[in-house]
Amino acid sequence: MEYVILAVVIAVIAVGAVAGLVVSGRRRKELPPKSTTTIAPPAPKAEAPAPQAEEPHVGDEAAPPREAPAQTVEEVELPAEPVEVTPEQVTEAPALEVPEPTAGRLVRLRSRLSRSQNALGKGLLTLLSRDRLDEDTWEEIEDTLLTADIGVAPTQELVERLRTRVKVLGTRSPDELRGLLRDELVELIGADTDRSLHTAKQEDGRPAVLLVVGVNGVGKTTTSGKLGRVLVADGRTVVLGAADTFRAAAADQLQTWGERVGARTVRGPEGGDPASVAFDAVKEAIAEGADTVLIDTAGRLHTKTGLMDELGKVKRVVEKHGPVNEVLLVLDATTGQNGLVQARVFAEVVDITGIVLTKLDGTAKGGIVVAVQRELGVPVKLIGLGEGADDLAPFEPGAFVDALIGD
Ligand SMILES: Nc1nc2c(ncn2[C@@H]2O[C@H](COP(=O)(O)OP(=O)(O)OP(=O)(O)O)[C@@H](O)[C@H]2O)c(=O)[nH]1
Repeated sequence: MEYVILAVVIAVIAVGAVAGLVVSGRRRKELPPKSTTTIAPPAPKAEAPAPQAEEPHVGDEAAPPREAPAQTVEEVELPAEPVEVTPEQVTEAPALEVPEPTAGRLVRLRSRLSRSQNALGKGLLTLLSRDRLDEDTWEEIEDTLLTADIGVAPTQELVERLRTRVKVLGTRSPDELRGLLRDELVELIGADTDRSLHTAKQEDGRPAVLLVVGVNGVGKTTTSGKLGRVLVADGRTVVLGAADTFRAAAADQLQTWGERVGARTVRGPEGGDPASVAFDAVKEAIAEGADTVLIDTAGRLHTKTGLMDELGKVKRVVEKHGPVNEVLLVLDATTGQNGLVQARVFAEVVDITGIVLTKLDGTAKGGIVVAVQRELGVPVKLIGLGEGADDLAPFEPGAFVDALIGD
């Protein structure tokens, strides 16, 4: 009997222990998985409803452990605040810029010029103010002019005329000397030369066509963009032609310039035929009734024949629509004599009607204005005086010389 009682007690204890184990196991399963993550980024909104997770069944394995290391609060990136976009914002075009008027730009920008140039003006005036204007002094005057890249023949002419006038005048007050020097420099640059740009619609209603040519890196695309602004400032409607298909970014650059002032850019595929882009630009400008079409060309100077082929073709193809009104050669003033060599090559390929001298803000060799005009027999029509959008000015000899020697 004692054995029976003992067996019953052992059985009751065993049943109790098994029941306790089962309950605690269930409780453990109900606890959330242990993790240090306290903030989780919200799941992105899915378009289709997420499939329903299946109810766990008794005996199912617990979820496998996460492989990604747990993140702390600092590591978890909070979702960005949602930005509300109104329908007006979506359709609103960027505000157009109003370029500065072109008249008087050179006067406004003269400090850029005198900053780098007035060594020339000051140097000359100091020399001319010496008590005795002997041979050595005149030689020094000549050297100063040559250093500014005016060129040998124009320098000799200028010195000769100055010598004669100083001799005739007799007295030499600083004001008189300054006046003489100003007159002679303006005369040398060409006070009466026609520097106007032909940008108005032609008599038959077709747009004026301007080709911008020059070696890569001289500031050709920038100049085309700035010139587009000059034309818009002068009240023209403008179409830009991105015929520099050689450098991929050039067309984007030009388009950005155009968009800022509301001028459309006609472009072609990268590496495409520049002549075909130029042709399309003129065609579209005619269709739109634009006043002016401005074509930025690629000017690779690998070989003269290559350049001749490319530019010659662009010009010929464009002329199927009618005559080209301006061919503007862009030259970098900081390259000095090298610019003259380029000018010579381009002049042999196309009939240049005007020169744009860029980067005059970064050189003391402003005399290149004189040299390049002499070389080509073509006037400087515009000068670049900085990287700003309106830092391209119509060239005026009087204001230019005043900036050189101070007034
Ligand atoms: N300081 C100064 N920089 C200028 C002037 N004009 C152009 N630049 C700069 O010259 C650099 C070259 O200009 P781009 O217009 O790209 O030259 P590009 O001749 O078109 O060159 P490609 O497109 O390669 O043919 C740019 O950094 C311009 O901002 C200027 O008058 N003054």
